[in-house]
Amino acid sequence: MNADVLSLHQLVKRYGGLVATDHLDLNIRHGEIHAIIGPNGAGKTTLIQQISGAIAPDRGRICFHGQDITRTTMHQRVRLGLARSYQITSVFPACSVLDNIALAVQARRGSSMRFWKPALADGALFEEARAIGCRIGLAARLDMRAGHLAHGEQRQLEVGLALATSPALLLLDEPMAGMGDSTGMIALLDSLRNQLGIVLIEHDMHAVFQLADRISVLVSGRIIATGTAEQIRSDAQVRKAYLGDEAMA
Ligand SMILES: Nc1ncnc2c1ncn2[C@@H]1O[C@H](COP(=O)(O)OP(=O)(O)OP(=O)(O)O)[C@@H](O)[C@H]1O
Repeated sequence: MNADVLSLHQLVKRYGGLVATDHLDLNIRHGEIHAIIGPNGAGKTTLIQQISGAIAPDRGRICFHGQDITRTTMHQRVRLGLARSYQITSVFPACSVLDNIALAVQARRGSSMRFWKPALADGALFEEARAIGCRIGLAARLDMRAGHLAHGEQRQLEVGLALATSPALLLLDEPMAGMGDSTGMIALLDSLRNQLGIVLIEHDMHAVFQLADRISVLVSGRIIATGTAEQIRSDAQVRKAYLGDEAMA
């Protein structure tokens, strides 16, 4: 069996004269946490948008479980098991944590056009939603309105909504952004290791070095190095191009 859940082949994305993704090759293995780091404007968000299907590459191929998905829609990718958790808060603030997760589970089951009452009557739906709530560390908050959660807990809920789609690969764009204390999110992502692949874009180097099985360094749309935290820390080219000696200490 192919060990890669996702593989990118010679991906190119241009914005006018600017090459935001420059003939990029990348493989993500089953169950690994793979961080993509790089300076502002390196092309991290552009890359994750191409993987999720939000924007189309100009050239190259995206394969998921060996299947070419380059021209499939976002919706089809979610159905295949590719989930994205958004930087922008996407929860219904007036609904409880449990209801938010239950709606996401219901959407996965292909019954998103059914409305509240049938959903509320579905015990299995809520059982699964409850299990996800516990998995994301919000067992004590299930009945709380999502809008009343602390910022970090809302980010955990967003991951839970993505998990509700039963993904084989989860795309996370700065899940620690705006968090004073990222301990809860680090513990959550760590608990998902080996269960599903995670592509993590994150500026918090402490979190990246703690979590990532492998790290790819993106500079000007190109990956200049891929390796373990130790390999990246000691890579002379990476130090020169991006991290600087201080961040690597
Ligand atoms: N819609 C767009 N139109 C034109 N240029 C764009 C567009 N989106 C991104 N860019 C440019 O493409 C390059 C890569 O941007 P991108 O947002 O992917 O970088 P990033 O690594 O995610 O940056 P940051 O860490 O600041 O979020 C930048 O030079 C950016 O200005």
